[in-house]
Amino acid sequence: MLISADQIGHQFAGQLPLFRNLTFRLSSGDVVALTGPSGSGKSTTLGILAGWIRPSEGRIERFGAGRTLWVFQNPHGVPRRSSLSHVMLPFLAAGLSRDEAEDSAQRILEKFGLAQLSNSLFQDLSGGEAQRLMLARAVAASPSLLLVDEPTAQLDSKSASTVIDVLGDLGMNGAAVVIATHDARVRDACDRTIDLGAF
Ligand SMILES: Nc1ncnc2c1ncn2[C@@H]1O[C@H](COP(=O)(O)OP(=O)(O)OP(=O)(O)O)[C@@H](O)[C@H]1O
Repeated sequence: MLISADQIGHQFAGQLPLFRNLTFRLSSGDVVALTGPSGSGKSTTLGILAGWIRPSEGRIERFGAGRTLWVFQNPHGVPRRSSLSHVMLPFLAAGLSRDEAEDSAQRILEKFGLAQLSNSLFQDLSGGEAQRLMLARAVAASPSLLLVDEPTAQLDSKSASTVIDVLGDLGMNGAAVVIATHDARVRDACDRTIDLGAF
């Protein structure tokens, strides 16, 4: 187990409580949807999991010392760099040789349906491809906790489908993955759901 949250709740100063009595566990390889109406506290919960926000109630415990990565709504890449170089970078940073980094990156690009775009520049990718690349790069960095904020919010339905196709692969390097989303198709692609609307 990676994270255990027991009866957590949060209330910003001067506001009504957002949610209370939220209890869940996260383990390596879990891919979990975090759902709930706008304003129900999804981003706040990601902030709690990232350690940026201390819940005003309850207890959150972390086990192990892995890193946490956050993938934002808008894909941020380097315009004139190739897909391959984006995914190689975390492997190079981890000390792999160029050949090893390239092999590992190619494997992940394949998993994420981007193999044929490995030499394409980031600036030439579609919205869905760019978002998939951000997810692939995050997986390449082997986080123990991967937080994903609304991965389909900026995308048309076709691009969103290509992103949804890869969500199941996000846990492949052992990360626990939490995806804040309004999108029922994203929710259905995850192993389980934490619904803030129920609190
Ligand atoms: N730092 C803060 N101080 C005070 N209030 C805040 C702060 N951050 C968020 N809130 C409020 O807490 C509520 C929950 O916000 P949050 O962003 O967690 O919801 P959300 O479920 O992610 O919403 P959305 O789906 O619209 O992104 C909102 O009413 C928001 O205005």
